[in-house]
Amino acid sequence: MTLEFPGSHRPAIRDVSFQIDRGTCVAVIGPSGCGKSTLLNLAAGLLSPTDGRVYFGGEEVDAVNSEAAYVTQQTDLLPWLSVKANIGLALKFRKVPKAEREARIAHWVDVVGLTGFENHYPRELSGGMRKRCAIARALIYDPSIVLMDEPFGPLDAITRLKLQQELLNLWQEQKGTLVFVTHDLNEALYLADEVVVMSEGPGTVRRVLPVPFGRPRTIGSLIESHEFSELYNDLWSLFKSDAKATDAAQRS
Ligand SMILES: Nc1ncnc2c1ncn2[C@@H]1O[C@H](COP(=O)(O)OP(=O)(O)OP(=O)(O)O)[C@@H](O)[C@H]1O
Repeated sequence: MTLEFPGSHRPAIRDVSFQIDRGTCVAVIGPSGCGKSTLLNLAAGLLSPTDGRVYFGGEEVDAVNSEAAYVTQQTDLLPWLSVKANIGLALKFRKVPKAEREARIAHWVDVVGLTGFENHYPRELSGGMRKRCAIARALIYDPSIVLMDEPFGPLDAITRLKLQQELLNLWQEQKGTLVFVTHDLNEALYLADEVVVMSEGPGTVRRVLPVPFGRPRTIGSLIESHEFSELYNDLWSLFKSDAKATDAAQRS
């Protein structure tokens, strides 16, 4: 499929075609502006392709995809709602009875380590806590697919590693379908079953790289393995060649 924004002189993504199997975890990586968020917006049904189609479970996505939970870059917690109200929002919309709602919220508050902060407001949380709250809010209603745009983008290295491991554990328990965008090659390899590597904009798919590490995974032991550094180098060389091609095109 191809998508060109109105008034733009070139497509944001061009002839992109790939399939994601149910129950897999897929990372999308590529240079800034290559169309990664656009891909998530297409999967969420917030954008429509100019040419081609998006399918979800065999059905064409032609409106907001209510099966998909979307954790955007901005986190988008509602500032006037407490942590527990933010986390329970989707259950309220779905008219889940209050007692069940409360029980599920308590479970998720515990899972993402926000016990004691249930009645706090987003402005009273750290960046990492806000991300955890957004992740709980996305996962609480058992969505068929979770889309995450740079889930840990602005966080410091330690919090990031911790949350990556937490997300890995959660996903290993839930076995849902997870698609996330990242700039971080390590993050892609820690978490994903497949890495979709996009080229410089207009974005096309350069390669879909399988990640052969078994599960359950722990980040610590992955980093130390020889296979990990080999795969990291493969991924890095794809980026290096893309950067060289761009430099050459800009010079000519
Ligand atoms: N609403 C919009 N209107 C016009 N152009 C847009 C719009 N949204 C994105 N674009 C353009 O589409 C291209 C892809 O944008 P997108 O945000 O998908 O890239 P990205 O790979 O997610 O970037 P980053 O890694 O920097 O977040 C960019 O050239 C961007 O300027």
